[in-house]
Amino acid sequence: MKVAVLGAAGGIGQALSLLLKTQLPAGSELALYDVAPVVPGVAVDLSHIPTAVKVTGHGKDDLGVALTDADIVLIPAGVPRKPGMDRSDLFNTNASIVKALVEGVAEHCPEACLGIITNPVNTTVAIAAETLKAKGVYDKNKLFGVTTLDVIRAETFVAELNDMDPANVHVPVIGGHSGTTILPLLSQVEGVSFSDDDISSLTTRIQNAGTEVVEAKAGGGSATLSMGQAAARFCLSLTAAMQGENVVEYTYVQTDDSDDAAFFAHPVRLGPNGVEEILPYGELSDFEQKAKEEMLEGLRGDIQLGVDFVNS
Ligand SMILES: NC(=O)c1ccc[n+]([C@@H]2O[C@H](COP(=O)([O-])OP(=O)(O)OC[C@H]3O[C@@H](n4cnc5c(N)ncnc54)[C@H](O)[C@@H]3O)[C@@H](O)[C@H]2O)c1
Ligand SMILES: O=C(O)C[C@H](O)C(=O)O
Repeated sequence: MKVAVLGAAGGIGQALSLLLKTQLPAGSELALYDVAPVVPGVAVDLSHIPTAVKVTGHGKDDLGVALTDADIVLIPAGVPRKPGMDRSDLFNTNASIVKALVEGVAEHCPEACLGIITNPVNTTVAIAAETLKAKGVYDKNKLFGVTTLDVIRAETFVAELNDMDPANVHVPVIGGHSGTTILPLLSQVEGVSFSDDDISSLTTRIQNAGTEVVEAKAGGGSATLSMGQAAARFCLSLTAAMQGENVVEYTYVQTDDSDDAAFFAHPVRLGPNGVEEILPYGELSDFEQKAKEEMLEGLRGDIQLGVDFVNS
C-alpha cells in the first residue's frame, strides 16, 4: 500500500503523516509532497519512528515521484481560514492548487483513490472530478471529500452532553462540509434521546465547530490535529477496505441523486476499488428534513462553482 500526502508539511499534513507512519499496515510506503522546503526534513524526522512504514519526502519538482504507484492520495494542500472568513473565501487560492495537484494524479496514478481535504471541500471535490474528467480518467468511485472531521466532532459533542464514552457513540453526518450544509442526523443516534433544544444547539455547534477552532487559534489557522486524526481514520478505513475488510464511513461522494446534490456525504461501504456501495442515509426527522431542504440550493451552488472553474 502506498499513500501519498500532498501538502504534507502543513498543519494537517504533519499530524496526518505522523498518524499514518504509526498506523499504516507494515510494509506500506508513505510519500510526503509539499512545495515548502521543509518537507524532506519532515520525512527524515518521521523516518526515525520505528515502524515498518517507509517514508519518503518530495519537494516541489518531485510530484511525479511522490505519486507514482500510489494507491491512495490525500490532499490537504492549500491555505486555511482566518477569523472572519468563510470556507468559500479560500476558493480563489485553493481552487488552482487542487486543480494542479489533481492533474498530477491524473498523469501519475490515475487509478488511485483520492481524498480531498482542502477547503472549500464542497467545491474542491467538484474541481477534482472535472479535472479528472478532462484528462479522461475520472472514476466516481475513487473520489472522496473527507468529511470525517464532522463525524468525529459530532461523536465528541454528543458523548460530552450525555456523559458517554465517545467510542460507543455513532453519529451520521450527511450533506457537505460548510455551515448549514453539514447535517448531523441526531435522530438516528442510538441509545440517546435529545430534547428539541439539545437538537438545535448540538446541530449548530457541529456546523460551527470549524469556526470555533479558527477563532480560538486567533489567526494561527484552522483545525489541524483533529483533522489529522479524522483524515487518518478515513485513510485507515480505506486501507482496510482495500485489503478486504467490510468498512462503512460517511464521506462526500458523487451520488447523482437529483433530489439532493451531485455530491453529498452518505454512509459509504468501502471496498478494494473505493466506493463499493453508497448506502441510504435513512429516514430524517422533520427538523433534519427542513434543514436539508434549506441547505440544498447552497450546496448545489458550491458544486457548480467547481464545475465552472474547470470548464470555463
Ligand atoms: N476537510 C476538512 O474537514 C478540513 C479540516 C481542516 C482544514 N481543512 C483545509 O485543509 C487545508 C490545509 O490546512 P492546514 O491547516 O494544513 O494548512 P497549512 O497552511 O498548515 O498547510 C498547508 C500546506 O499546503 C502546502 N501547499 C500549498 N500549496 C501547495 C501545492 N501547490 N502543492 C503542495 N503543497 C502545497 C503548504 O506549503 C503547506 O505546507 C486548508 O484549505 C483547510 O481549510 C479541511
Ligand atoms: O473550518 C475550517 O476552515 C477548517 C475545517 O473545514 C474545519 O471544519 O475545521
